[in-house]
Amino acid sequence: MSTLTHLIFSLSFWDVLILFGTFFILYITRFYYLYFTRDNPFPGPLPLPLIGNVAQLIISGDFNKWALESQAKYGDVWEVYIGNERQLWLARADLVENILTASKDNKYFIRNLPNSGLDALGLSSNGIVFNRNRERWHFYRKMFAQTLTTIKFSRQATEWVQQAFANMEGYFMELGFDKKEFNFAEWMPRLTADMTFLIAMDKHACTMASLYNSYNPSKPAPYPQEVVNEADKFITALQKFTSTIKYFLLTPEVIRTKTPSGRSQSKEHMNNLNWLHESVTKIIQKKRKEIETIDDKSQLKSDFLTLMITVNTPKDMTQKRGDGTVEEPLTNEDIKASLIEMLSGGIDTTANLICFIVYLVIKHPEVKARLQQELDTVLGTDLSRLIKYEDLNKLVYTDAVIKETGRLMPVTSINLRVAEEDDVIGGYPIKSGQQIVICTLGIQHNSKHWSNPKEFNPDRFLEPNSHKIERYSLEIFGGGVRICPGRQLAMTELKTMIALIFRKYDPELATPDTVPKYTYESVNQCYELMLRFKPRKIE
Ligand code: HEM
Repeated sequence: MSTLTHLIFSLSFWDVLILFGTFFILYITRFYYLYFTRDNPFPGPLPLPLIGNVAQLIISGDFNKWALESQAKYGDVWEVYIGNERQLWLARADLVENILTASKDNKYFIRNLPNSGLDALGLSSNGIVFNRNRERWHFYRKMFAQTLTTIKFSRQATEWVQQAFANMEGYFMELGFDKKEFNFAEWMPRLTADMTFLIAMDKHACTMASLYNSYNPSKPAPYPQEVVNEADKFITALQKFTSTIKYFLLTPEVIRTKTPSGRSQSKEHMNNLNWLHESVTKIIQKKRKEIETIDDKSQLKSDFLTLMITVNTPKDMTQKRGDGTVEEPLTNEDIKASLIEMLSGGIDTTANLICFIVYLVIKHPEVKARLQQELDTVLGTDLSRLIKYEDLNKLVYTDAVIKETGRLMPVTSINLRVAEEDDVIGGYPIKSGQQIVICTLGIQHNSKHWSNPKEFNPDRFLEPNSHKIERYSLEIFGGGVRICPGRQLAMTELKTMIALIFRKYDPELATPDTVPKYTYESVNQCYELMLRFKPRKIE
């Protein structure tokens, strides 16, 4: 037996306790010594060793409230520790200027610190959202934007939103939602999933059909059960992909790869991801074959997938961005990454924002009256007239309602960036590698930029007031080089949905004090909004 082993075995229970106690006290002393002598200290809640401020966040129980309370307590710049990671939170427009500049020299291109989980999922160098490689990101981003800004695509998208909405109206009528209250928030992600599937690949997601069937099993929707089941399986896999990202992003590598529970969870996530990838590849291959059979490109549909497959081929229908950087047709792998991001980025965001819009409009009858007046003027009172993409630009007040809802109740409360070089922000020195949290909610509620910030007032976005809006004070879609590339499509979808709802209906809250219930996941996820969907009486 070695001397060390001998020594260890000779220790009594009390010796071990004292030893651990001493290490513990030394660890804590060192932790707080380093904390109180850190470079560039900012105000913020006192962190605990190992977990940082996570406990305070969990105890507060409401992410948005916690963010706004922190801003009220510490000012527009504060620091938060998530585990050992020090984050700098910014909640004033001038402080995010360097970060959200659209300049190519932007020092804040990267979203988050290096992460082995995202590397394992291949997301650090593929697709758009988490890509850390500028060249690869630029490639995906360019193709994505080129497709989404094609006029033919926007026109087709406007039609598909109406098709999906008409489907939903049919279900509402069958279920008697004009007379009885129902959870609107349960239907919206299904409506946006159905329309996003049509827009993305001219395919029915059937998620509304499957919800309708659960209400009315004796008279199911007119889709074969296997089509509904297959669509359900796909959408479940897609939703699980979002939790896969969260799991891989937040779980330390050692737990993911070395513990039995971590290994089994990782395996389950990877199996789901592989299934999703195989299914998307099959969808792409099938679409390629369909496109081959059509010689005249004017006969092709302009869904996202068709546009991606035909880009840089003789059948290309996209608006060219002639910087000469991508001239080859896209591979299945490239298209797969983009299609999955289109499907996962566009469903929940739009669904949650439309819930908040409908709630705020119902709560403000004067806003509803002006909105309906604009819809009647621009679109006419003949409800059978289809809404055209060109109509949407004329809906100026509707546009202001969307912006004001996005300001007051943003879908994404925060946005992430990392400083790639040393910098100075608002006079504060920032070290390279610093994780920055842009507190969108705090900026959009900051009384330095907005008078009566808690008040819902779409007039802020109309002339002459709109001239006074400060740069970077509105970030519904983020900003700078990484601004949301789906924003134009999102606005097209939202305006069309608002027109479809308020032209024909006068939705009512279930009770006067009904409020939308939501929690902050990766977006503000609305899970309950109880409404009745009454037809509108047009005089
Ligand atoms: C109401 C709807 C939407 C909201 C509120 C929203 C919001 C956002 C925000 C805040 C960002 C971060 C931007 C930044 O870092 O500065 C973002 C990024 C992104 N969004 Fe959206 N979005 C919406 C709809 C969509 C749609 C419909 C799509 C797809 C068609 C989409 C695809 C993306 C992608 C791919 C990114 C990553 C951009 C990058 O890293 O370069 N989003 N979105």
